[in-house]
Amino acid sequence: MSYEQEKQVAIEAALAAAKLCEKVRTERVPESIEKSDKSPVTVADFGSQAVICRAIAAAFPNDLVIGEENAAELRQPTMANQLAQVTSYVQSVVGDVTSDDVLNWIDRGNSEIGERYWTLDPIDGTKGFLRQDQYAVALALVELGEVKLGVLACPALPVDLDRPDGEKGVLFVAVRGEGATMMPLSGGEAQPIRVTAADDVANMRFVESVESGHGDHGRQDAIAKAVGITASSLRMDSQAKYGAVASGRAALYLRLPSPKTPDYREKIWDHAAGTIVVEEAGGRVTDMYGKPLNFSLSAKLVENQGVIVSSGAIHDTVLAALSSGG
Ligand SMILES: Nc1ncnc2c1ncn2[C@@H]1O[C@H](COP(=O)(O)O)[C@@H](O)[C@H]1OP(=O)(O)O
Ligand SMILES: [Mg+2]
Ligand SMILES: [Mg+2]
Ligand SMILES: [Mg+2]
Repeated sequence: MSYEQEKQVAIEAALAAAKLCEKVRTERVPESIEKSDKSPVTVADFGSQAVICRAIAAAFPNDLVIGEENAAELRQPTMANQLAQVTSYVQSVVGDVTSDDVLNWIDRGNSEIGERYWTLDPIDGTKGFLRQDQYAVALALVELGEVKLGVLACPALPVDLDRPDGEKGVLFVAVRGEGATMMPLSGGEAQPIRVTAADDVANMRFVESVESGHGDHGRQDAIAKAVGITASSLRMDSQAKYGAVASGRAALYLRLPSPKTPDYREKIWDHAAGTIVVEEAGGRVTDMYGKPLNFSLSAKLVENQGVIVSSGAIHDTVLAALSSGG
């Protein structure tokens, strides 16, 4: 199965959502709303989820969607201002809709896992988005636990990482068995991408989160050194890190459990799209014990701890360094 229709719907939805996010970011200093788990959310996160759930509902009315956000808080009378803002941003990309439509689309993203489901992070890296840094709109289709399609829109990512002041905005797309591509968000031809070659010394660097609470920077540094990476890490928010590995700009992405939250379990929407983009570019993704990420259980990757993403060639060496206590 080629997933042609799914791919077109996912790309168009992600592009519209990315446009909404950039509009929010250029028009205002986005207000950070605190969720019950103390993590931030903004009107752009809600707007992005509404736009993407709307598109999936229109094309695949029976499909399940598991998105990060829900509209419970936005339905509170105290949130009327924010709801009006979300509605107006959604209108700016999809035309005339009501606040009720918006709330219902957001809540379409609260399904349970089934045999076939979409998983959506409307803004992955909200902290990066708030800092005017990296973030991604991440959407993936999973069937029987296998990611079949992934789309990552990274509006703030330089098209050429060596020219950070050059054009920004990259779209990564992967379909199982068909490879991975990237193209500028502004349009143009989709170019096939490939992970870095084993002898590519210039790109022998690793990526990790900006947030110290989302990983273990000290141990990540030590592991990178143990496998021969001498360059210091490139710190980047969001699944843009998967894009960096998939496009050969880094050989490794390390995400080891933070000592502050050792029991944290990663969420499916934080990894599904990135995983297929890297795998289809020739790389490998496992947890820190070498187990594949199990997307068939729940919104949390309950059977996995830590995430290791690599160009493939160095993957076993990284796992060995981890198991020997590095
Ligand atoms: N303790 C944690 N360990 C790993 N990831 C976390 C932790 N807490 C939150 N996250 C998630 O990390 C993602 C961002 O990763 P990065 O720092 O690499 O950009 C967010 O989706 C965030 O979830 P949430 O969306 O709930 O804030
Ligand atoms: Mg996320
Ligand atoms: Mg998010
Ligand atoms: Mg979040």
